[in-house]
Amino acid sequence: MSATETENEWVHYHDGGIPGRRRVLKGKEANPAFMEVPKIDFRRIYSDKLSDREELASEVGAACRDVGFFYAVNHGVDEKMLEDTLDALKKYFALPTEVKMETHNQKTEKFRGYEAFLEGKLDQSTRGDLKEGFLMGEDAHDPEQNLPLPLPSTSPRNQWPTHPSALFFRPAIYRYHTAMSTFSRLLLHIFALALSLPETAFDSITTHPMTNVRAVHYPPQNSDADVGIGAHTDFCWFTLVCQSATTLPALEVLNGNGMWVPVPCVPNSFVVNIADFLKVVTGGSWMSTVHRVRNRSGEERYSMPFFFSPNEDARVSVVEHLRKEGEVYDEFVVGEYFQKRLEVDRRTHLDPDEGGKGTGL
Ligand SMILES: O=C(O)CCC(=O)C(=O)O
Ligand SMILES: [Fe+2]
Repeated sequence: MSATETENEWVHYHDGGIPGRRRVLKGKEANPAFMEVPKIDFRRIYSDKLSDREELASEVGAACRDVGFFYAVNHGVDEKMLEDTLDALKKYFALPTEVKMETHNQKTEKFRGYEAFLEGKLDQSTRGDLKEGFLMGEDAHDPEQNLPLPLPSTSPRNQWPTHPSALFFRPAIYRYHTAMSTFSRLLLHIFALALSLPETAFDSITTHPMTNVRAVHYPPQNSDADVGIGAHTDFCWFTLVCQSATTLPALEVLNGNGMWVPVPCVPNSFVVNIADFLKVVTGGSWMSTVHRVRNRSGEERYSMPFFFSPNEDARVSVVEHLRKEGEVYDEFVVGEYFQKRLEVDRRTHLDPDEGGKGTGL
């Protein structure tokens, strides 16, 4: 058995930006629930044969319905580039605090830039998330993204370090961002097939998607009272996580019985998870699963989640054939949904009694 049972009767988390809880079910009370995250061979994503891609999609669809998480093994993204990016994270987070604080995320509307230790706090029972991070995202002002500037031009969203010792970081993050954006578009074709839609169903709403890379450093935690990132669901469409290897798994996902299932680093793989927005668009048939990070390995851990959502101005609703008869479904604008979620986070940031602070993207 690969899962560890929680000691408490209730597990607390953030779902949809709102505090939620789940009772731990044991023995006869327990329901059938996943005990590990499935590994799916992604070589078929590059196949010319539609039947190969459909076969992959049917495995992906099952994982999205039953677990909300899966490993994309043999993803085909340049391994050396991924290693180099993780090395760039190590080098960046080892810089003096003053250099990192130049881009403190509190200086921007969208929390882009550096997040210091304990500033995020998704779990109120802790002293804060034992992590530091750096967030960047879609921004037409960064020439690397090759996007037309919005008219009238809004101000830049990203902040990048300007100290000479930190200049290596921006190109390293952009190499990763570009590769992950390309992979995500292919993955969207598989998701479309998995939802019995034409492969290109989401292409027109993802011409200039909302994307974020969060580079994160989790130091080893000495106390079980600490958490690297408190239990939460993500609020984009889906997330890809590339993580450094540690002797003890640090990422954990919550199954239906309130048990934490470990998600160790598997070579040549990304961890993929469905987030709140795709759960909404699939009428709840795909799961946005609660997860957290605890780094009890005694080693430094680095990860770089890549968050993907459609175009900010796209209008979306629940996929037609997944609608229930008699229900009314609103169409909503992607950027507005995102902003609403950010506002929930901003409110909780200002009022810790509401359950947390920081962005659980
Ligand atoms: O570091 C990880 O493995 C996951 C981080 C995470 O869940 C997040 O940033 O939303
Ligand atoms: Fe997450």
